[in-house]
Amino acid sequence: MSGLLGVAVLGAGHMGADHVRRLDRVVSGARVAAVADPDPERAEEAVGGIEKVTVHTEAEAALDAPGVDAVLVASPGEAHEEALLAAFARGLPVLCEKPMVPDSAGALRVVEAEARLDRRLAQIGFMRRYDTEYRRLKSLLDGGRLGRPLMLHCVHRNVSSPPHFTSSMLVTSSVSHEIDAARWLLGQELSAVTVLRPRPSAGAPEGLLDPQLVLFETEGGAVVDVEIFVNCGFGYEVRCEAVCEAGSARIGQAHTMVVTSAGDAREEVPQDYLVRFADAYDRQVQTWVDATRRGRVTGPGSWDGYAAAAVAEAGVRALETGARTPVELAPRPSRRHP
Ligand SMILES: NC(=O)c1ccc[n+]([C@@H]2O[C@H](COP(=O)([O-])OP(=O)(O)OC[C@H]3O[C@@H](n4cnc5c(N)ncnc54)[C@H](O)[C@@H]3O)[C@@H](O)[C@H]2O)c1
Ligand SMILES: O[C@H]1[C@H](O)[C@@H](O)[C@H](O)[C@@H](O)[C@H]1O
Repeated sequence: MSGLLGVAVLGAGHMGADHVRRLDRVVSGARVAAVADPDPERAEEAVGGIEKVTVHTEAEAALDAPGVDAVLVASPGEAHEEALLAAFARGLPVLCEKPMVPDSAGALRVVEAEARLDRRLAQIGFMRRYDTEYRRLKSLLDGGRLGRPLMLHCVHRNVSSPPHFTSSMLVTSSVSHEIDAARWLLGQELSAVTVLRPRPSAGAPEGLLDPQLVLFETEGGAVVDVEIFVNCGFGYEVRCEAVCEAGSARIGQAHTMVVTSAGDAREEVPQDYLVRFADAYDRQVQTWVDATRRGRVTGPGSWDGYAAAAVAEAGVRALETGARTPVELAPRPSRRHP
């Protein structure tokens, strides 16, 4: 493709508005061609003064708008299946925010629909794969210098959760990042989940089981523990320590300047993901735009989205029952046209 990639952005909320800004001002090779949100004011606000962008209240109208070559889906998870299938029907490449589709049956329908096409079209927004620290950890583990990984200890804290957040969403929305990161870092599927429920924090909304401790077993015998705490009140913290046979490696400790003065050392703590993962979102979207312009998809795909949904679904059952819950993955459909 010689011209700019025209992107339709579906959903103009927190993430969608940030992706519109990124496509317009940060990323090269792309332009925002259309924005859709059922709330037209939100869509207009996200577009701001950007020229030649059409605004729609229906997602499909944005896909059919002039100059649209690709789609970025940033609507709520429940709307993703319809958006992905509509993009596939038009042969449009898609970058879809996580979770790809929150329930595994819907996620599998997306995998199967894509397998019936003549090429890959979907990339899923697991942006940690584009974070510098996660990439360094991945290279270290792949290089084998530390021996086989035995455990991952993960911490995932948000200052506060949005009003619609449920106890299940700690697993399906928040821990979906660790599910994908663990599969990617270890190169193994997750085979069972157990969820422990500590006493809920007084800082959490009434009835929300927050925090939770989620334990995954992998098919290769490693164990991954994730502390998820979405109303910690003090900062956005994401850490991961890999413990291997011949050493350990830790990421997520410090991202900003540390100021030492008068016998005290201080470091700023990011307050949300848009700050902590700013570079990762930029790299993710730039990589997607570059690959899409060459007619390729290189990032995490629909199978990764499905696997994350299936593992998260087992996690929700484990949360509800208190029991260790095996993960069952459907057979991976083969592509009709390789
Ligand atoms: N990668 C990350 O770190 C990250 C961070 C935050 C959110 N997300 C994901 O991004 C998505 C959006 O989250 P958010 O925080 O921006 O939510 P949000 O509620 O702020 O925004 C969602 C927007 O989508 C609109 N919308 C609803 N149905 C729609 C439809 N059918 N078509 C188009 N727009 C529709 C809503 O009106 C709203 O403006 C979710 O899937 C969420 O999990 C990812
Ligand atoms: O949708 C958001 C997003 O995925 C963030 O990266 C995560 O930290 C939050 O817990 C989740 O609610």
